[in-house]
Amino acid sequence: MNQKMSKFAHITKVHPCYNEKLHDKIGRIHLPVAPKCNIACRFCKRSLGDESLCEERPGVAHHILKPADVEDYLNDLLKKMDNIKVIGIAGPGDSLFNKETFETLEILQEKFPEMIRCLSTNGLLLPKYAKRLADLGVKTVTTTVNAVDPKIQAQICDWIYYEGKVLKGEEGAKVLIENQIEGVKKAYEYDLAVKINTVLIPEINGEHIVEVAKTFKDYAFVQNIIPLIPMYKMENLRRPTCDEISGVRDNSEEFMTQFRACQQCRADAAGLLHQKNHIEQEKGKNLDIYDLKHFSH
Ligand SMILES: C[S@@+](CC[C@H](N)C(=O)[O-])C[C@H]1O[C@@H](n2cnc3c(N)ncnc32)[C@H](O)[C@@H]1O
Ligand code: SF4
Ligand code: SF4
Repeated sequence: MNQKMSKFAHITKVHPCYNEKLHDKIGRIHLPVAPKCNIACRFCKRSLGDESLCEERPGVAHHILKPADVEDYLNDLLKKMDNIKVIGIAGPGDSLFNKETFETLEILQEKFPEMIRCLSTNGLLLPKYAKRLADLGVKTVTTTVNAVDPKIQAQICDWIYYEGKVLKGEEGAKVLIENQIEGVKKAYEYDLAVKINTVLIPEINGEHIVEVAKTFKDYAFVQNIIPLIPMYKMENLRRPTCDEISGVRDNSEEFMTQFRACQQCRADAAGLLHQKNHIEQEKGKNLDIYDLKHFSH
């Protein structure tokens, strides 16, 4: 086991998104407390309310949960699910751009200290908040990095909002990439286990993703290359084929361990990574009713 692996062995033993062997044994709950985002990815369409109910993808949640409701919400779910070990914040916007994320983490630290706290971010604010996350007992941070070349990143994200200014195109892309690199290094120094999410968009970053793996190989624990779900300003692009996904993962694996079991979960997902079916079977009725009940407040 190399140094990086042993540093995070305590996490990989229990986190289903850092260890594929656990994905059907240990569950996670995403708390949809963070609606706003500070960058504009061309593939990202966030949806809330009833229109989200039939969608199984990132960026959707039936309701935004208020931090004040988190404790009751979790107590209720934890009574029904005995396999949960991870509580995460995965948007539906950017976790670090919403003060509710930090309020929620404080509640988790005080009321649910035994749960692994996890969040996902585009990384723009990670240099600023890495220490605060470590102080709040967060153990795992997913950072989405789709390119490390501003020319490529500018084709994926239209603008960023940073320190009071909107920075467009390559100018914004450069700042985003610099902050992602600095933020992931800081997170590593504060003992946070980082997973790099990378959206595979065949025509844009297919050949380039291996550079992302190379750039982060000493600081991130695992990379999760996920296929583009063509939508919003990328609705006319195609989804990568299975062979393309495997090929890009195989190339990147030379530099970073690959996670291959991602379900591209909703921002309000709860249970095992495949839990939707389990709940349907257990309850004998469809999950939407379950969602409505638990996401209403
Ligand atoms: C909705 S984001 C929320 C967390 C944070 N803002 C981020 O970008 O990491 C969660 C994940 O969903 C991915 N995602 C969003 N829309 C997608 C799409 N259309 N196809 C594939 N992945 C997508 C993002 O790239 C990110 O890795
Ligand atoms: S950073 Fe995350 S939430 Fe924001 S636009 Fe990109 S994918 Fe969507
Ligand atoms: S989206 Fe992927 S990495 Fe995140 S909880 Fe679901 S399976 Fe795990």
